[in-house]
Amino acid sequence: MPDSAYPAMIDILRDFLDDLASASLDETTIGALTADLSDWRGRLEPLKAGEDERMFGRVDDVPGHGQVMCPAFAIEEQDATSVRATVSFGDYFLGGNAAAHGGAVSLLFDEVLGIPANSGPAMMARTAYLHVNYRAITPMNRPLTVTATLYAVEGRKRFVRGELKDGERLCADADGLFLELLPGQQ
Ligand SMILES: CCCCCCCCCCCCCC(=O)SCCNC(=O)CCNC(=O)[C@H](O)C(C)(C)COP(=O)(O)OP(=O)(O)OC[C@H]1O[C@@H](n2cnc3c(N)ncnc32)[C@H](O)[C@@H]1OP(=O)(O)O
Repeated sequence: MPDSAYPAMIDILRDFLDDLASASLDETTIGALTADLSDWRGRLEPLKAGEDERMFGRVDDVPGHGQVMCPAFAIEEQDATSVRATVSFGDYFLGGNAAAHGGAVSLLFDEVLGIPANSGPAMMARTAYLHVNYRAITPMNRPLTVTATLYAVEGRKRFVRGELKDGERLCADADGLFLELLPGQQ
């Protein structure tokens, strides 16, 4: 796996999506971009691979595991039951009125709460529910702090809470139930 080149490519892809989302496009640029993207579709299509051979979202030690679906977060601190990370919502994740899209905030929580829910040697746990409260606008393009803590384990159930903060201001919080998968369960 070309692990040195892939993260840089994903960084550029993130920047590209932010630039695209924040641009006012003229017809010439749209035409050129469509041609370039069509060319890349043709080059990538023959490389289609099964889940296990893909890199997107499956590269360890890279913010967001090397995908662009969720805002990239950088883990600052982590132990067996908690994690604290820094995240910034680029223009690609704009909802409206200078606030991050609520779906992107939920996606971030699913990823970050999934970390303490999946720490340890037990079977992988999958989200059964994720309740998100939007307490205040989540601002764009500035470093925010996201935390998650595993606060209870009952059999296969792992309960995790999380917060997204802009300094001391609470933007959103979340409560998730993750269920440890049974052997053979997908
Ligand atoms: C790439 C490397 C990654 C490494 C780092 C990791 C970080 C990334 C992590 C990313 C993370 C991303 C994560 C994602 O995005 S995961 C993707 C989103 N989630 C799913 O697709 C899950 C779909 N659902 C299922 O597969 C099943 O429903 C599961 C497996 C969850 C449970 O079906 P199963 O048949 O196994 O269990 P059960 O139905 O017998 O229930 C068992 C118990 O649980 C209780 N219950 C069930 N549901 C609910 C509910 N909604 N509220 C309250 N309670 C609920 C139920 O009452 C019962 O309780 P009790 O009667 O026993 O007391």
